[in-house]
Formats: sequence, structure tokens, C-alpha cells
Amino acid sequence: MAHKLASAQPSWQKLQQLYESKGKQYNLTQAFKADASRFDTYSREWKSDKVDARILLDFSKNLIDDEIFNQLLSLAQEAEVKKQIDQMFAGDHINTSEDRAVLHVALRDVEGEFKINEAGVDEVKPELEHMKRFSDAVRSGEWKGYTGKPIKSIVNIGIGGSDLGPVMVTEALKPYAKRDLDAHFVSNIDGTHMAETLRVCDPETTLFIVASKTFTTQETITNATTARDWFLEAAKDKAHVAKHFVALSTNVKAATDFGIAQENMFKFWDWVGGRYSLWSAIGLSIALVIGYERFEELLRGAHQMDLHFKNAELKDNLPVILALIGIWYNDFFGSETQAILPYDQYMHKFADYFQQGDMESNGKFITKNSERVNYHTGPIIWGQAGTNGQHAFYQLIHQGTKLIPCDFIAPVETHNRVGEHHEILLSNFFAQPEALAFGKSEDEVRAELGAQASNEFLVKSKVFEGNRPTNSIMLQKITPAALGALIALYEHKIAVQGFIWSINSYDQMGVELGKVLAKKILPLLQAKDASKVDGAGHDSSTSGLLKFYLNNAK
Ligand SMILES: O=P(O)(O)OC[C@H]1O[C@H](O)[C@H](O)[C@@H](O)[C@@H]1O
Repeated sequence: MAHKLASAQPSWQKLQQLYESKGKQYNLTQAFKADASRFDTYSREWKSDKVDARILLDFSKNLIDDEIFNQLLSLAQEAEVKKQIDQMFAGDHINTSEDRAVLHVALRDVEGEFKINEAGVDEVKPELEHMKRFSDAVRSGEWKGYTGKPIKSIVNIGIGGSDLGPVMVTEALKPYAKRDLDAHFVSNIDGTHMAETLRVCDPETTLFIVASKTFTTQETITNATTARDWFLEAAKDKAHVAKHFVALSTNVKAATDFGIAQENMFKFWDWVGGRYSLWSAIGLSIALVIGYERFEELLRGAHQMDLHFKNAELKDNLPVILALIGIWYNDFFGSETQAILPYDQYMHKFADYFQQGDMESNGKFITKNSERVNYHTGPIIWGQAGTNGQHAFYQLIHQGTKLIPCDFIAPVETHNRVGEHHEILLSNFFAQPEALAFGKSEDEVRAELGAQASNEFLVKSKVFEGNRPTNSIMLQKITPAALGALIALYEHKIAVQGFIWSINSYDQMGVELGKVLAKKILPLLQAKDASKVDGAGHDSSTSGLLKFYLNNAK
């Protein structure tokens, strides 16, 4: 593949012209008035007869018409998106900088449909069986701690991709959780995180899950060592570690060196990216919390979305549509961010999860052809659960000077029917995109204000310009399968954007430099001697900060 600059594609220039000639002054009120079937044209419903999942994507409230949409589809064709999707599913080493395949889709190919020829793929099933046996034993109480008591608390120790997925999914699927099994997630190197967690755990009934793809991550190894010390203070005998510590890793040797018994090791493979790993052994805490069967439903839901992504035509392909609309704003309107706003309390970690998923994947400036891009790549992802965001930052989305495309997500059915809460919640879910799209004109404000309309500032302050684009995504219910499909939808959206921008979405070189510098600085802090700072080769700002710290450290 040539991996051309996206801006060198013929469609890119045409999209630029379309932005100038009509995109930037596109008027949603007029567009909806002119076309009664706009919703039908720009919405797609995806369902699967294999799993309990269904997703409606309404993208009609976007600044697009047929010409723009078709031009975006041409861009996807010119970038050979279909071919790149096929390469991913075939196990080609599309992570070129690390010479690795990108096969999270193989983890959820529960029936083995994809026939991928890559070392480790045939081990997926036995590993899942291992996870099933183990999670069943812990959940049933058959697995006992060193004093013969069943496990009551699990503590997942991991960071980044070894934390965010399990946290997000266990929160999103809490209605399916075993309520008498407490789940904790410790990620931060800040000792407070571990200290506050251990405060509520009992060494006799706590299981630690050390989750690290590389098993070298400083935070995770330090936290795991602290947890082991705490455990041994009570248990005394190192042999008891085997009943209370398991490891999830691709690095079997390092996990063994840490003292994890062979049978307590759950492995995965280097073709699983950290931020795409919740489907692998990294999902063990999910299986423990919701049960293995539900975990498998999550995988099956994702797999159905994989099939849709692989097989559907570009114009009907949900991940492709989301990706193209994102590119339209990111690269032609100059939008810098993308908000993800789930109207479901259980989904409150969804935006956090895709902050890593999207920003670590597509925050890159070098193409696979070693050129520096001359366009913007990955958006800044942010958001929180509705309706909380409405009372915090929506003011800026409605009336600020920045264009912030938003994805609104909601389930038709709630897990908790409490009075009319769900109707009230959803009335907001429907109202916000409507307000953003159509706004309120000055004439409307004047008519509403009556006598007060003589106050010019009041009138102008109450105007909503509208034309602020949104996608609305509805699921039937946040079931394991539906959540699996939704996560896969966003994963593949990220993939398509990376394909079009010609970047490698599957490495993360940008996180390394800071880690290297921290390792150089740590000995200075350990030496506790401010006089050693000068001469350590740091700039005056870093040196000044270090000296301030060392002179005041207690
Ligand atoms: O799972 P681990 O090897 O411990 O890695 C944990 C995380 O740290 C790294 O710095 C990467 O930025 C993440 O992609 C990764 O998920």
C-alpha cells in the first residue's frame, strides 16, 4: 500500500471546495424543511439475529448533503479502506513500526470463522476456557484463600489498556454483577490509590489480578509489589501467594519471576494492543464480576459488529460513517474535539475509555510513508454521562465559539425503572441534539421576550445559532452483547480514520519520552540532595522545580 497523505487524494481537494462552497454555511433548519425524508436517508439500523443487540445510528443532524456524503465515501475508496480492513482481518502486520498484526477481532471470533494464520490465534479458545474455569471457581466459592475462606474482593492492578477497559465494562454492566464480590481497580502510582483500596480489603479474602501486557510497567509492578508485601505481612508464607495473585500478560517470564504460578497465568499475544485488550485475558476481572457467560456475550456482540464492519458496503457501514463524519469536521471545519455523551449512568466511563482508545491510536503526525501530515489527525475525546454534562459544559457547546461535534448515546430500555426517571432522561437525550441543530433565532427570542426585547444584550444573549452537528445512537438496552457491539463500533471508527490519515493507529511511541525522563529523575529524588540537581543536565525550569521540591520535601 502506498499510504499517501490523505490530502493528496483527489477527494480531499473536492471536500475542501465543498466545505468552502456550502459546508461552512450549511443550514440544518433549511435542510430538514427541504427534505421530509432526511432522517430516513441519513440513518442506519444495525441488528443481529445472532445476539441480543441492535443499534440505530441517526447522522441526519450533520452538516452534510448527498454530494458531501458521497465525496466522503469517495475519500474512503481512494484511501482503500476496504482493502485495509481486509488486511487487518487477515492478520497482515499493519502495525508496521512494531511489525505486528492487529487482531483484537480474533479474540472475539468465538466460533473461529476468520481462519487467521498467526501464532497464538489457536490459543485463544484454550485461554478463554482457562478464564471460564477460574472465574467459575472464584464466583462459586470453590476457590479458597489461604485460610480456607472464599474470595470476597478482587483488585485489578493495571494501568491504561490494562485498566480502563475492565473499569468501563464492569461499570457499564453492573446490573449483571455478582453483588457480593467487590471489584477494585488500582492504576495510579500515587500510593493513595493502593492505600485506600487495601484499607477496605481483607488479605484472607482478596484476590489480586496483576494486569500488564508487558509486565514491565512501572506503576503496575510497583503497585503489585506493594500489594504482595501487604498480603505477606498477614499470610507470612510465600506459598500462599499462589492463592491470591494471578497475572494477565504476554510476558510469561516476567510474571513467573514475580512469583506467579504457571497455572495462575492468563496469557495473550503481542498482536493484541493494550487499548484493544479487554477482550483478552485482560478481561478476567470482567468475567469475575459478571460471570464468564456474560463475558462471552460481550465478545459475541463485538464479533457481530466485526462482521458488519468487514462485510457491509461503505455507505451502510456504521464505523465507516462515523469515521467519515468525524473527518469532515476534524479536517475541514477545524474542530479539535469530539464529545461522547452517553445518557446512561452505567456508561459513565465510556468517554474515559475512548480517550485512550482514540487519542493513543490516532494522536500521530507521521504517516506510514514517513511523511509529516499536513492535516489534523486524531480528535481530542472527552465527555461524560448525561444529564450531568448539561449542567456543566453544554453552555459552551450551545453558544461557545468552537464547533464541537457530539455523539449522543442512549438505551431504549433502562435497567432501573424508577418512576418516570427514564422518560425524563430520554427527553433530554432527544432535546439536546434538536436544540443544537436548530437553535433559536433572534426573531424568536424577540417574540418570546415581548416588552423586554428592547434590551438588546438580553436578546443577543438568548440566541442559539444552531447548526451544531450531532450523531444520535440508540441501543435497545445496555446488555453485554450490545455493549460489545458498541465498543467494536468505536474501535473500528478509529481504525478507518487511521487508514484514511495513513497513520499507524496501533503503536504508541508518544508515551515513551516522558517515561524515560522520569526514570532519569527518580534517582535525584531518591538521593534527597538538592545540590546534585545542577549538573544533572536539566533545563533551568526543571532544575528549579526539582530544587523547590528537594528543599521542601519532608
Ligand atoms: O499493559 P501494560 O504493558 O502494563 O501497559 C499499560 C499501558 O501503558 C503504556 O504506557 C501504554 O501507553 C498503554 O497503551 C498501555 O495500555
